Parts: sequence; C-alpha cells; structure tokens
Amino acid sequence: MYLRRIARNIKILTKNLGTYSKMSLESAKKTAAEQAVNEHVKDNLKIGIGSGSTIVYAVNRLAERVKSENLNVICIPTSFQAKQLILSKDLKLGELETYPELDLAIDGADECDIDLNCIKGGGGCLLQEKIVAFNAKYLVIVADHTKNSEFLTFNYKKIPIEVSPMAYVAIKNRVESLFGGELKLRMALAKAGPCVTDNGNFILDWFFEGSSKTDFDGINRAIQMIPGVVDTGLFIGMAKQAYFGMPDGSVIEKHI
Ligand SMILES: O=C[C@H](O)[C@H](O)[C@H](O)COP(=O)(O)O
Repeated sequence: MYLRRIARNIKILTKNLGTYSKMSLESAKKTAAEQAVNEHVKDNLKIGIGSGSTIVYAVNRLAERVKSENLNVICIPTSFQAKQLILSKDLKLGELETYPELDLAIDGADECDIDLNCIKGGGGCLLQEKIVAFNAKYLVIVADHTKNSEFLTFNYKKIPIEVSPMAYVAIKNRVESLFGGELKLRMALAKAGPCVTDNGNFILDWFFEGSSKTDFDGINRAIQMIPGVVDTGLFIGMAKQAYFGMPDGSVIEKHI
C-alpha cells in the first residue's frame, strides 16, 4: 500500500515535471520570437515568414505591432502553415513573384551551430523556407535554447532532405553509400503512407552523426547535385542573427 502510494506520487511528479519543461520551452520560444520582432521589424518592410511552432509567437507579436503602430509590412509565407498564420492575423499577404526582394526573413530552426548554420525541415518545411531566406537581405532565427548547439547533429540527429517521389530509393542508397548513416522515408501521422510536402515531394530523414570537423557545406553541395534531390534542410551560411530563449526568461543573441 505504502509503496504503491510512493509509486503514484513519483508518477504525478514526473508528469508535472514534463508539463513544466514543455511550458518553459514554449515560453523560451515566445521570448526569443518577440525580441526578434521587436528589434527587427520597422515600417515598410517586406518580411519572409518561416514555419514551425516558434514562428507562431513571432507572427503574434508582429500582428500586435502592426496594429498598435500602424505599420505597413508585407508578409511572404514559406509554407501553407505560414500563409494561414498571416491570414488569420489579418496581416498583408504577399508572394515572392510580386516581391522577389525581401528585407528580412524570420524563421525557426531544429538546430543552429556556432556559425549560425542550421538544420531545418523537422516540420516538413524547408524548400520554400530556403528560397525565401535566400531572397531576403537578413535571415533571423528564433528558437528555444535546446536548438543552440556547437555543431550540426550535436543534438538533432537527422537532416531532412526533400526529394522527388520517384527518386527516393535511389537517393537513399546514394547518400548512404557516399556518406554513411541511414535515410528513412518520413511517414505521415494521420494518413497511411509518406509525408507529402507543400510542394508535392517526399522527405527523407538522414540519420547521421557529424562532428565539429564535418564539412556540412561540402556534404550539402554534394547532396544537392544528386538528381531528384529538391533541397536539403542544411541552411549553410544563410542566417545572420539568432535569438535563443533561455529557461530563466533571458534571450541569448548571436550575430555573424
Ligand atoms: O519544417 C519546419 C521548419 O523548418 C521549422 O522552422 C523548424 O522545424 C523549427 O520548428 P520549431 O519552431 O517548431 O522548432
């Protein structure tokens, strides 16, 4: 009886700790995203809007500032999710076709190294994010502290690669024989079969462990050369600044 009660209390404690750490991660994302929007958004900007859970806080803050300061900003989405966010907040929606030169892009990351190289695509969005970031003068990353790492794959052990569906087996075999690791076709969660991106492609998650010496730039270029590869989640040399929300409520900023 006594032991059973202890076991129950331990279970409750573990559950509460889990909820607490999830809450603190969410507040870390929020503080980082809000600070980035406070420091970078000005009147008359064309802004690329990234995808994921952290960008939601950035868009919320952006909408507040647009309303309270009567700012004129055009938002260019990087995914279906980003477009829905922009529309739901009554922000001005633009597209790259009409606004091919952007002032700023704000986006999340799955991991970000000391030089601000990133792994992205954990949520299945990378191609439009990379196109939008490339055409923005300044890419700012917003994330919680768990994404701030020494080198890529230090914490986040997979690199998403968007591929043409017909080529996924050939690409999997080629990357494994060139660089090792294992590529797995990402499966959908509430649908039978593979996860299909906003662009109608598949995602191969490359489980690969690099080190501080790994040439991710070279690897990225080599993979991009394989026919059927649409793009990789390696964002090398693209971000100029990153904001990481810390557990104590502070924000660490990194510049290039
Ligand atoms: O595919 C998703 C995007 O690349 C996200 O920006 C990335 O996964 C980070 O997302 P989150 O802000 O949810 O950690």
